[in-house]
Amino acid sequence: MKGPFPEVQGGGSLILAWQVRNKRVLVVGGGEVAAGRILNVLNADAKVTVVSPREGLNDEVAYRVEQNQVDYVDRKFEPSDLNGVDMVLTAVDDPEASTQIYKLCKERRIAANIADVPPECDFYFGSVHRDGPLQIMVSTNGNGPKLANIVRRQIAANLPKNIGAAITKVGTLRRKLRKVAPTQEEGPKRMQWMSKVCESWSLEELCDMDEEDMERLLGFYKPGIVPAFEEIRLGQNQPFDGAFGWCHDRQDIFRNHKLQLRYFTITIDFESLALQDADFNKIYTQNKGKIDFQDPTALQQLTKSLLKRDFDIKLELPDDRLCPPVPVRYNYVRWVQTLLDTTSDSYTDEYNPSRQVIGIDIGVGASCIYPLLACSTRPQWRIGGTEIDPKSLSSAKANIALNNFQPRIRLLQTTSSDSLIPLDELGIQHADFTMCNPPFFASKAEMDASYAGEGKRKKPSAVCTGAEIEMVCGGGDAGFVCRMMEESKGLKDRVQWFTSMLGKLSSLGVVVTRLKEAGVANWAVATLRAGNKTRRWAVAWSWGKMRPLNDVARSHEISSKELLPFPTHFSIPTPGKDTILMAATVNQTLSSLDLQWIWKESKMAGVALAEENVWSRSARRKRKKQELIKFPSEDNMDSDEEEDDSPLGVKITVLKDEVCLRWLRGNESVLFESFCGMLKRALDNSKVG
Ligand SMILES: C[C@@]1(CC(=O)O)c2cc3[nH]c(cc4nc(cc5[nH]c(cc(n2)[C@H]1CCC(=O)O)[C@@](C)(CC(=O)O)[C@@H]5CCC(=O)O)C(CC(=O)O)=C4CCC(=O)O)c(CCC(=O)O)c3CC(=O)O
Ligand SMILES: NC(=O)C1=CN([C@@H]2O[C@H](COP(=O)(O)OP(=O)(O)OC[C@H]3O[C@@H](n4cnc5c(N)ncnc54)[C@H](O)[C@@H]3O)[C@@H](O)[C@H]2O)C=CC1
Repeated sequence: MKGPFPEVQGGGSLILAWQVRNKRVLVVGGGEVAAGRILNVLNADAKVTVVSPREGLNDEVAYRVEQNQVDYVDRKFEPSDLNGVDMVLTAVDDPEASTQIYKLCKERRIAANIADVPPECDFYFGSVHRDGPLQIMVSTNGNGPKLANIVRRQIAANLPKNIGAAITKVGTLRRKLRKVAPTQEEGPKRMQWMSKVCESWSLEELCDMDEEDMERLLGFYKPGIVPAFEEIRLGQNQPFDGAFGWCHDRQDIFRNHKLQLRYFTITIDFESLALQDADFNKIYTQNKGKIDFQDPTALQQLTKSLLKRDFDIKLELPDDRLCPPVPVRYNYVRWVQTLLDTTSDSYTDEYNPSRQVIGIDIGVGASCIYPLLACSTRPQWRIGGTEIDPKSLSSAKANIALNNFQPRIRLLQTTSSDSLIPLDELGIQHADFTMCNPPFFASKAEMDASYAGEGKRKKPSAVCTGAEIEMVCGGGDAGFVCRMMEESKGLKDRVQWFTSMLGKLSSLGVVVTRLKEAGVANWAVATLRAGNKTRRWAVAWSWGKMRPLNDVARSHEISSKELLPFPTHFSIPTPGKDTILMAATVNQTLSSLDLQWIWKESKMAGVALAEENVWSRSARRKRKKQELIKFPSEDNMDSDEEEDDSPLGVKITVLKDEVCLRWLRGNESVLFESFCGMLKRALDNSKVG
């Protein structure tokens, strides 16, 4: 039998980290070598006795004696020196004495290192690099001590500078975790979570972690989540306080939504998955290190293993129901998450872990994959789901129970004639989003043709196990989403974002056209990668005023301008102009207008909230006139300001050579454009002084 076990190599030595704290170590000799030994064992908190005639002590050893760091006996070695000793290190220039000491140690079974006689050593020293709690030892097993020294220095030179500090922080976190989860039974979960933290956070992030970060991070242990460092650090609950997630450079502004997008960038490494997951390994090795995407069992195992490893989700599926491809599903969930993160009342454009979010999944399917992914990655999220197929519904319920999500995911059996978004039946007053994986095909014939590869150059790369009820609906995915859109008109104030996945780019065209016809001014489109070749699309629309980050609303991969919503980002180049002057101009310009303006000098950024166009010439004239006619009564002012209905909200960030405008809220692109134009003129005209 040839198992996957390591070969025995032999001829080495056992490298250990010997705990000699408070043990008694006898060092015989007081020369240069002894000095090194003494430092080694003192660094390990041992109690040290040195025996050597005083005239033989070198400066370092004499210093340790003088400082009382060691107990000292001023004479040559005597056998009684071995009483009560746990370890002996000799470094004398007297081979006879060395051998005598060695023999006595053997008799008394005391571990000994005889510096000048390797065959008489129970253990060798090695060349050691030390950085805080980190120790790296190099041994050449007596062959080349100087080379050990050279190798050690080379290793040390290549280590990250902050590795020792990072390890110290991880040590603190681990001890805290043991308090949060002290029991033996929790061992596997504890270890898995800890490993995930170390793998997903960079060394810099680990070093940066302070006590408060640790406490927040530990808050994610229970649901078994490891959020990105930024989410822990920046995602604090920031009510509207003028903070707005300030950022210092352009990169920061656009970086946020890329957090944790593992599957966007990284293709699945089957090799390492096989090493981490025994069940997957079985299938993987059976098929000689390949995945047979035409084999439903293999596909199902891949899905289960990925969910287990990356999300700690357990899944059971009937053989005759759709097996969800994890990456594209997660990408969709992730997109919805960034959509919400960048359209929250706090204007931070960041994930806020304490924000309570309620979502609805229309047609959860047998796997219940979206609610499971959403809840496992966002501890404060709750989902209501619908399903018309009883078999899928009961399987979905089983998966919810399997993952202990009963309190956070509630399902409702619906029929094809019910409304698609039954808020009342689900007991939901207001939902932050809906999501949906609609049946992709208009008819069984279309589905069969597609899976036979008709009209495409290649057959689909993976087998489809979906049942007809999951895959087909009149009008296909576009028809289904248009139905949702019609329903959404009656739910304008009760749902912030309506979203759906789409199987074909052409469907996206149909849906966006319908949205525009219906007067939707706030929508978003995304391309979802579903493996190397396959792509899916996602669409979202809102009747509300919060506008998502530009890159979240406008996929780079969609070239047709017709499909893209109006940009929420506008950049005014100010090449070579003084940044301080630009900031002052921005602040002056906005302060002079009749709008709410919050400026943070230290961040070189501000937020403007306007009730209407107050910057055009006609607007200024109108205002002058009103001021002449009457002063608004106090009552009047109140009712005006109470209304949280600003037609325009813009965040302005002054950077080097550029001023960035981020459209935060409002549904009139003309207004945003006009605002941008006004500021651009002000900046172009600004002069020193
Ligand atoms: C077997 C071992 C037993 C033990 O001491 O535990 C041993 C034995 C001997 N070393 C000798 C000589 C030298 N030792 C060094 C340096 C170190 N020696 C160390 C360990 C070991 N030395 C153990 C094996 C470790 C391994 O193989 O990896 C280091 C790694 C750790 C430490 O001592 O703390 C430390 C580097 C510390 C650092 O870099 O941090 C240098 C270089 C220098 O001083 O700059 C020289 C001169 C050049 C040369 O000979 O290579 C001689 C005399 C030979 C003679 O008389 O000719 C003997 C006896 C013999 O070989 O017979
Ligand atoms: N393992 C290693 O890494 C190396 C080992 N060596 C070997 O280690 C030995 C010591 O080397 P160094 O420290 O450079 O020599 P050294 O000459 O500087 O020191 C010898 C020390 O031993 C003491 N001493 C001698 N006889 C003693 C006895 N019977 N009882 C107590 N103390 C006694 C002396 O007072 C002196 O302090 C040498 O034999 C040398 O060959 C040398 C270099 C490296």
